[in-house]
Amino acid sequence: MNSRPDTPLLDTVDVPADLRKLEQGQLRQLADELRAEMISTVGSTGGHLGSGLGVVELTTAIHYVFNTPTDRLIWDVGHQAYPHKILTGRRDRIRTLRQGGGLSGFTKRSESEYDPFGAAHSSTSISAGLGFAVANKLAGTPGKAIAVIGDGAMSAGMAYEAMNNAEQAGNRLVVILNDNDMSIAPPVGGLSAYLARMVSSSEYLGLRSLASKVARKFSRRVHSGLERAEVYTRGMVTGGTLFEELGFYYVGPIDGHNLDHLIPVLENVRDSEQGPILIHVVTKKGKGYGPAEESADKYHGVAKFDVVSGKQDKGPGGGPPAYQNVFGETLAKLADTDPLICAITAAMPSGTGVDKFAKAHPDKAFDVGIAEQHGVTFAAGLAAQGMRPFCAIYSTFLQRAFDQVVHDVAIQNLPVRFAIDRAGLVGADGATHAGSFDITYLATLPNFVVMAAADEAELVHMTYTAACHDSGPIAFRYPRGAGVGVPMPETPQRLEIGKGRIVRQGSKIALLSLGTRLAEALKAADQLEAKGLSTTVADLRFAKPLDSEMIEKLIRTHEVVVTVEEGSIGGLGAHVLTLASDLGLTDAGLKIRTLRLPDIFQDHDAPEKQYDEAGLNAPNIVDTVLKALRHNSAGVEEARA
Ligand SMILES: Cc1ncc(C[n+]2csc(CCOP(=O)(O)OP(=O)(O)O)c2C)c(N)n1
Ligand SMILES: CC(=O)[C@@H](O)[C@H](O)COP(=O)(O)O
Ligand SMILES: [Mg+2]
Repeated sequence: MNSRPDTPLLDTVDVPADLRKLEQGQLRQLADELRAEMISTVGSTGGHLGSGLGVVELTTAIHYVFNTPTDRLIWDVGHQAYPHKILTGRRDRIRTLRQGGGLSGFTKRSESEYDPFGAAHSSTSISAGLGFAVANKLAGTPGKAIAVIGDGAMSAGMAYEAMNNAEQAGNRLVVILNDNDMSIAPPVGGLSAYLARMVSSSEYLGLRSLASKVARKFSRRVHSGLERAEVYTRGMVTGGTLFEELGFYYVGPIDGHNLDHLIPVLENVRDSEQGPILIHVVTKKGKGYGPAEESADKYHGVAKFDVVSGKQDKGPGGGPPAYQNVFGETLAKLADTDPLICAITAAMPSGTGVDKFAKAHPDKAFDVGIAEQHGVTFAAGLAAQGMRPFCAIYSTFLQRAFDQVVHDVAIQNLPVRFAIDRAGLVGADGATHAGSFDITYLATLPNFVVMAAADEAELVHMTYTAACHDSGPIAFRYPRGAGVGVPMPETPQRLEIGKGRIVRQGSKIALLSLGTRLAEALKAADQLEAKGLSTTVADLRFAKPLDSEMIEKLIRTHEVVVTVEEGSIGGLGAHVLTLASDLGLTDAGLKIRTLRLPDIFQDHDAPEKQYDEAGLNAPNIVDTVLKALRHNSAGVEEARA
């Protein structure tokens, strides 16, 4: 159990207005206490640590200088916003982070007026900030927009689309590029190299020259604090940065942990009559917590941990393998004998298991950065040129590349393989990260094959099946976390496209499962059997093409049919219903029910609780069957005996 740190100064700050009453000289102590509070909090809750630690000073300085919430502070992704939450009236609930009913791990409009824009997917902050800035400008109301975006998030096209369009905001828009030279993994690509060059080639300016440069830049007298600050601002001298070419006034790079640098620069930017301005701030991910600073991932996302040792509570270990690793290792093995296989990740090498593949086949693994759209079209190009690309992207992040999936892959019928991780509900990351929609948005596309793995052995077979499938696009989905502990196959099996399997044969009730709820369907079958209701359980494996032969037979030979899937309305259930009606099977009082995710955005909670809330569990499957049986042929529920 971690002890709580002493935080006498932080205890006097509930909201930013309290912070602004402090002397600037007190802010160092405040930031230290804020950091200690954050470490102790995440030690007891788990969550995103490294990014927040890196912006403790920046958060303090922004709230000190700007008039939040009138000035709109928008955190990109929002995973670094824990210090912000502590300073904006949420400290009393901070230890509920990411737990059911507790604070979100990201910014959320419904949570606080200090969160003007919700996030969790990256690279939206500049566009949203521009929206706030322009709206205020048009209305003549006070308030700037401050978008804080990381170097990783800055790799996504959306950030450039927004910057390209930002001139209209004038001095209402401030972008702070928080450059810690890290994404979740080390950042990749030309932009990252460019930023690194800017930082490494920068130098301290003399105080006098800094002051005059800033004065010239913003056409006004600089604040006296700046005259005292030693800020390295090569960009101010030379101009010509990428950001300046896009229409921004560039300020930086600035040491993002030095409050004496940050505050005067922010004050000048706040009071500038020119804009939009981009401040390039250099920080360290994990700053101020040894175990985080020293770890390769800077403690980006952690389990609960012991603050003294930094040791995370990752459970006993030795259980079934994580799906992502099953995928990565299987693909690596397949690529040993197939030189055409390659893998693409969009900044999630370890999350998707592509790191395992990359270890074995470094020249065939591509981390494109946070750039899902590019990643998909890149894969389409590879496929068009004869490669066998596997695009390994979380379900939720693939949403961003939907048009690329349709236009670049499906319409051209290119054999891109989509390994869709984090399918279904994901727990603590909540609604923004839930993989709810992929069955729905993929199974409607002509040419696509869509599979869902019921367990880790099935994932091996589906990875292999996808590798063999050269005739068009194919996707397979699997959830976050560990498998169910089934024996792993010696040799992967090539599944027949569009064919499901009967896992348990019965005669009265048919449960048609897609994905890992199969275990709940089997439990439900046991319970139904105990009530004398003989139950068939099918693992459909394919949402598209459906095993229409098997489904028709099951419908014709069973009294009640229930579909079960870890996806939204419009997925498997809708396709089975359409098939049934196409075949005329719905004309004669068919008792068919579809269990799927509810038509709401479910908040964060433990995954099993989320599934209970969704009714995707054995008790609700049983209940659904019993209710269906009580319906008469006119669809009216018969009175209970
Ligand atoms: C569209 C999208 N793709 C991937 C992610 C997963 N993700 C969350 S944070 C992160 C790294 C962000 O790096 P950066 O912006 O530099 O922030 P840092 O963690 O370094 O503070 C990634 C890849 C995401 N949230 N959104
Ligand atoms: C902030 C973000 O988008 C990621 O850090 C995400 O939380 C990772 O999720 P997993 O833990 O499922 O990889
Ligand atoms: Mg970063």
